[in-house]
Amino acid sequence: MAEHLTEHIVFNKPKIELHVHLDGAIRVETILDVAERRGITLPACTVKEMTHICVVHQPATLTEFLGKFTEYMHIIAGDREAIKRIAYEFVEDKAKEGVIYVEVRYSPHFLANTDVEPIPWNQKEGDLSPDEVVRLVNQGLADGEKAFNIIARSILCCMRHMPSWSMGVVELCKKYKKDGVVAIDLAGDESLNCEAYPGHRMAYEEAERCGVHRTVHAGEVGPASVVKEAVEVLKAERIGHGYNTLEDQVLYKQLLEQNMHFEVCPISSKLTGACDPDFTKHPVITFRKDKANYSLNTDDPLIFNSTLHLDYSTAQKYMGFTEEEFKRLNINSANSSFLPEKEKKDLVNKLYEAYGMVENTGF
Ligand SMILES: O=c1[nH]cnc2c1ncn2[C@H]1C[C@H](O)[C@@H](CO)O1
Repeated sequence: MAEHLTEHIVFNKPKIELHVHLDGAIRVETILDVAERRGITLPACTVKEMTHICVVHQPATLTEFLGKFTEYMHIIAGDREAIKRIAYEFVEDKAKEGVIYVEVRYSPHFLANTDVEPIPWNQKEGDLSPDEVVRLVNQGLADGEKAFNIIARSILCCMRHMPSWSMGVVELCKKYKKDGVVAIDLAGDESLNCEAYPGHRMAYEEAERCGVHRTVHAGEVGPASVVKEAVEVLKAERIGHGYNTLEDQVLYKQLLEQNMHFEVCPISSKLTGACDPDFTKHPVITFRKDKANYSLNTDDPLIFNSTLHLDYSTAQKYMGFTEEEFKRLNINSANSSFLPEKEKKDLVNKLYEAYGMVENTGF
């Protein structure tokens, strides 16, 4: 996209990222490598050609955007080495962007080829279960943490169109709570299935009962009622995107009072058609003016051909964001992370120190 050419680093300080999909953040080189090793033919053989295939170039719809995953997920899914590798490389890429704490999300079922019904991406049945996928990602993230000196935690996604997977997802969240899995999410096509099915509701009830943190994609392209349901029924503690909350001012004011965290993804919101392509009209400008609690995130940097720097420079260039606001939103992000309290406090203090601020004299 054009902005890429003028991208520069506008906030070269430690950052927090809370909303990024592992399977939307894979290196194109890795897709090509793995395809070659596995003997899978791709419609492209250079990074440039493959990038062109994977990327959304013009504002599209969420449904069209989600279709991009079918271009490459069959390459990575079902392959132990590839799954560990994408997790490790993800941590390296985030460290290079100056991220010191990241929560990365994915659907374990989408990367498996057994114990999952239906088996995704037209794979043949194999022997890689969603449970083992989580262990492999955990291993890749842990190796990356050691190598690149950042903290990486994970969030497991339920998918809107697959309520039958959701109880399995929450069980994995419980099982791997001590192993870096910090929360459950509900992702997928909100424009097709906006009401949470019983399968999702039961999984979120179980999550709440067991102290598993909860975030939900809501109000990205769906109406404010999806956000309301996420908060009131699914007991979401954070909202993925949440732009359309602004359509219901009563709800919005209530969420401002509750200090609800919105995981905002500027570049994503343009290319999925969630928001007006004119960034000067973006909902995060209202969030900022109202001193709402939100983060800035990439969402799916592979498919948007973007970096976290691009989201920040876009916020600065078109939305009037300042260095002070970048600091404020990162401190809010750290405070809204799903880390245990003590670790969260340490993270917040790290930011205060890096930003040359004394705690509590801030905003
Ligand atoms: O922006 C998004 N909205 C809804 N679902 C999404 C978005 N980005 C990625 N996903 C889906 C596709 C991925 O395969 C899945 C798990 O990461 O989550």
